[in-house]
Amino acid sequence: MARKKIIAGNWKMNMTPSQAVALVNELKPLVATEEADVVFCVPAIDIIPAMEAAKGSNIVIGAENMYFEEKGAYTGEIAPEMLTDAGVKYVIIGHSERREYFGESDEDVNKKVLKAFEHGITPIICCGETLAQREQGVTMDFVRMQIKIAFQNVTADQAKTAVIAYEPIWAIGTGKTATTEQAQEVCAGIRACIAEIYDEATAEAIRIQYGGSVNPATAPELFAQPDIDGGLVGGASLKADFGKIVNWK
Ligand SMILES: O=C[C@H](O)COP(=O)(O)O
Repeated sequence: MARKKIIAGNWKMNMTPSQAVALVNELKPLVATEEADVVFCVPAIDIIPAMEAAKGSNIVIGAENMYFEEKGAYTGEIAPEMLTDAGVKYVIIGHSERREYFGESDEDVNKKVLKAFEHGITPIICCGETLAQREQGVTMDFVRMQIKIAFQNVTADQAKTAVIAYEPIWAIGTGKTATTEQAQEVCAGIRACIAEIYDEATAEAIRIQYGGSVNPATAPELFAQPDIDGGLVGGASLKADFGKIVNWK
């Protein structure tokens, strides 16, 4: 069975609430498609206005982060129920920027993934190597470790619905897209890792995105690869380019 593509924008720390509404209104007609699920992962304060603006379109609003506790004294954090109550269906977990700047560990990522599933939110689970790791030839070892820890205690039925985003850190925001071969190779390796943890059916069902300087020129070849089921797009998701990426064919 063919997997439906999923193309998600990650706005990162950009767009005020009023800018968010304007951007959703601008992109709405450009991202209309039935070929792919289109998700805008936006800053927490933009979720509700972006969702209002997206009404009647195919855009699904997601979050960029979530905490793994239910509620309580965790100043500045966002609880899973805050997201579900607002209608959020997807949440990015373990982006390399969260890992690097906010000290998120693989164990934190696993706790967040479990919590997201508990609340019926689909996690977009990020993984990816540094330039040093690629040069040392340990890319797949490193990514496999990230995946194996992220999926601890996740059931096969849950895993089937998850999204994994492979984002080589050296390609994020640098304008340096991984080559199609590099991206396909790691995404295939991730699928093989899921097959080892679970089974072939789970590996066939799970959707794996590539992220890292995706743009309208690189998207068509990347998305044509057998193991790349879409993209997680940063910079280019903040402009009309996103419409071209979503309609890559
Ligand atoms: O989550 C998105 C990635 O970090 C990619 O960002 P970028 O497209 O700006 O390189």
